[in-house]
Amino acid sequence: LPACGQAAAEKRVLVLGAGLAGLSAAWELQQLGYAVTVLEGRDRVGGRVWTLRDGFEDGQFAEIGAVRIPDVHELTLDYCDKLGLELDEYKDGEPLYYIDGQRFLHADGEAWPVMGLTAEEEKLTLGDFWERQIYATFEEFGDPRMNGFPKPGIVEKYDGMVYADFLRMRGASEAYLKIYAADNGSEISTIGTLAWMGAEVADKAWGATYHIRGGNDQLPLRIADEVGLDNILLSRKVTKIEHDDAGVTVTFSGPDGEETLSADYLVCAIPFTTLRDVAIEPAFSADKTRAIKELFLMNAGRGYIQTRTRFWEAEKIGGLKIAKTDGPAERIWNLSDVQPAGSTKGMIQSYTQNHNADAYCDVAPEDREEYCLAAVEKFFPEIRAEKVAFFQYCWADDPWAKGAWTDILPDQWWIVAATRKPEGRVTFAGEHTSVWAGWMQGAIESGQRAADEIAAMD
Ligand SMILES: Cc1cc2nc3c(=O)[nH]c(=O)nc-3n(C[C@H](O)[C@H](O)[C@H](O)COP(=O)(O)OP(=O)(O)OC[C@H]3O[C@@H](n4cnc5c(N)ncnc54)[C@H](O)[C@@H]3O)c2cc1C
Repeated sequence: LPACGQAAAEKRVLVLGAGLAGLSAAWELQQLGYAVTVLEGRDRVGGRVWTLRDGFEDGQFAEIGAVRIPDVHELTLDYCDKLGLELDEYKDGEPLYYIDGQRFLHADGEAWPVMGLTAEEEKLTLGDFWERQIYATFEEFGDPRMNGFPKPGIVEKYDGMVYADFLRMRGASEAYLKIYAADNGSEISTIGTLAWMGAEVADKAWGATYHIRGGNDQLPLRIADEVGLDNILLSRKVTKIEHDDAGVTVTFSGPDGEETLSADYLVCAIPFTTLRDVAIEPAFSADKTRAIKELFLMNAGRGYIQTRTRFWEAEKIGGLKIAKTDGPAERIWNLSDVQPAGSTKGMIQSYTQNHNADAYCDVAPEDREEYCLAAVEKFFPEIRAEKVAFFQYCWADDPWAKGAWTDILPDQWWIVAATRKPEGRVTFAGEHTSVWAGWMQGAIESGQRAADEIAAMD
C-alpha cells in the first residue's frame, strides 16, 4: 500500500457547490492530500449562509440564511475555533405573545390567557411541556447520533405521522399547539415526527446560542480562504454529471461558455432541488433518483426591519425571539444584540415558514414591505414610525436553493438513507444528507463524511 497521503496526491476531486457542505468536504479532502476543484453557481461562496450588509445604517447587517449556532453543535464550533472566529452569545429574554388576537407577556407559573387549554395545560410552561411531551419519549426513539436510530418498531409506528399529530396523540390541545408553534415555528404541522424527534434528541442538551461576530458568513468565507480561492470556480452552473468505474466528468456553463472537467471522484453538495435539473449519466440507483425528485425543502420568508431604537426593551421584552405569534408575521427574531458594538439601532426580522412563508412569497416583492409592516403593527404598533430600512427575502424563490431547509415529510423515512448513499465514485454532502438537516452543523458533518467516504474508496 502507498504511504498515507501519497496516492491521494495524484487524485483529483470535483466538489459541486460552495455552501458549507461543499467547502467542508473540499477542506477535509485537501488535508487528506487530494487536489480539489469546487464548482459554484452563485457569484459568492456560502450558499444558505449569507450575511447582508448593504442597505442598513450604522454598519449593521442581516442574516438572510443561518442565524444561530446552538452550543451543542460541536462541529460548527470546532471550525469556528480552528479558523479563529469569535462568537457572540444571543441574550436570553422574555418574548411578547400575540395569539388569537390577544397581546400578552407571560411569566412562568402564570395561567396562559388562551382559550381551550386543558386544566393541566393552563399553567404549563414551555419547558414543562417539552419535558412531558417530548423529552419523556426520547428513550422510545433512540439517539440519531448513534447507529440504530430509530429503535425497532418506531418507523412502523411514527413514520406516517406529522409532528403536530404526535403532540396531539400525546394529549396536547389545539390551544397549546398554537403556543408551541408560536415558539417553534409553523413547520410542526408539516414535518414528519421522526425527523423532528431526531433533531430534538440530537440537540437535547442545547443551552447557549451563538452568532459569529461580524456575520455568520465569516465561516464559509474563512473556509474558502483555506481551500484557496483559485480552487473555487464561481458563477459555474453544473448541468451534467457523467460517472463510471474510472472517474467522473462534469459539464457546467460559466463566463467562458460550456466547459467540462474530469476527476477521480465527485462530491455532490448541491441541494436536490437543483440537482433535479442536472442530467445524470448513467442514472443513479432507483432510490437515489426518487430521493432527488421527492426531497422537500421547507419555505422560509423573511422581512428584515432595521429600527430607530430597540423599542421593545421598554416593555422588558428581549431575547432572540421577541415576538411569538399565530399570525402571518409568525415570529419576530431579534438580531440587535449581536450587531457591531456601539450601534444602537434595532435589527429584527419577521421569520415566516410553511403556509405563512408561502402566503408572504405569493405577495409581489415590491408589496412585501407593506404586507410585513401591516402584520407586525398588530402587536408592535410603533413599527412604521420606528422603521429605518427594510429588506425582504423568500427562500423558495432562490434559484440556487429553491427552499430553505430539508423537512423529512410523513412516510418519507426511507429517504434519509437514500440521500447520503454514495453512487459509485460520487458521494453526497449537504444538510439534506445529515442528522442535523437544516443546520450548518448538518452541512459540515456531511462534508466531512463525504470526504471520509472518498478516502475509504481509495
Ligand atoms: C432561512 C434559513 C434559516 C436558517 N437558520 C439556521 C440557523 O439558525 N442555524 C444553522 O445552523 N443553520 C440554519 N440554516 C441552515 C443552514 O443555512 C444550511 O443547513 C446550510 O447552510 C446548508 O449548507 P449546504 O452546503 O448543504 O447547502 P447550500 O448552502 O445551499 O450550498 C449549496 C451550494 O450549491 C450551489 N448550487 C446549487 N445548484 C448548483 C448548480 N446546479 N451548479 C453549481 N452550484 C450549485 C448553491 O449556489 C450553493 O452555494 C438556515 C437556513 C435558512 C435558509
